[in-house]
Amino acid sequence: MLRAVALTKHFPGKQVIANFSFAWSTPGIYLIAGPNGVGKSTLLAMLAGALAADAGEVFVGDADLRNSPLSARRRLSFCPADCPVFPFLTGQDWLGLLASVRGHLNRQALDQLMDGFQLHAHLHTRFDQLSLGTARKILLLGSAAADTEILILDEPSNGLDASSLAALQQVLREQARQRLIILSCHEPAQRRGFDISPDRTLSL
Ligand SMILES: Nc1ncnc2c1ncn2[C@@H]1O[C@H](COP(=O)(O)OP(=O)(O)OP(=O)(O)O)[C@@H](O)[C@H]1O
Repeated sequence: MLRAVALTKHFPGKQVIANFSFAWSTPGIYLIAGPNGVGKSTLLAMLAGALAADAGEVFVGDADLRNSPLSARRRLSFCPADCPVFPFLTGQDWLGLLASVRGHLNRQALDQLMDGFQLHAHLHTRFDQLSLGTARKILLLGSAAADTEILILDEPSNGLDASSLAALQQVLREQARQRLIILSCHEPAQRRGFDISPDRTLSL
């Protein structure tokens, strides 16, 4: 489904990811774990095609992210740890934009997370007027509801309250039967009430 081959990334004065290779061949939840600053976000951004590697390759199925970025990215959905959305958009605008780019969004995931995150009252508020946690929930909902075979979430539990963590946990567990889900966490997720029970943990 997804294959990283000898991925390497330097930032000025430091090597962050060195020769990382791994093949994800079955659906399930894969946790990328490790302390602050070890390179989890850097790795996930390279896997998603949001950050160029210095060397190495990422294949999404047969499509090479560098040479066939559109066909590769069509098959994956990525939610970064920050909130990179135009501040003047509302949640409704954002989900409409995603639906038009993706063709459609998964109705079941949309409904489950809209209720579980209690987002109905916030959909018509601009992103620059939302709390960070609510903005994150809208981005997570949009990413989880994209009907892609791969979902990559950077620190999805950050900033979420307990009932939202439980809702996200349930949706991800259900989706993981058919979907490859890669997520990062910098401390044991269970400690913060996000007991995602990954099928495999890769420690950086
Ligand atoms: N654009 C950048 N320019 C320079 N250095 C960077 C840049 N992005 C990340 N780094 C550095 O790369 C290293 C890895 O950062 P990264 O955000 O990938 O770590 P992380 O494991 O996700 O950390 P955290 O758990 O705190 O989110 C850090 O030392 C960070 O300072």
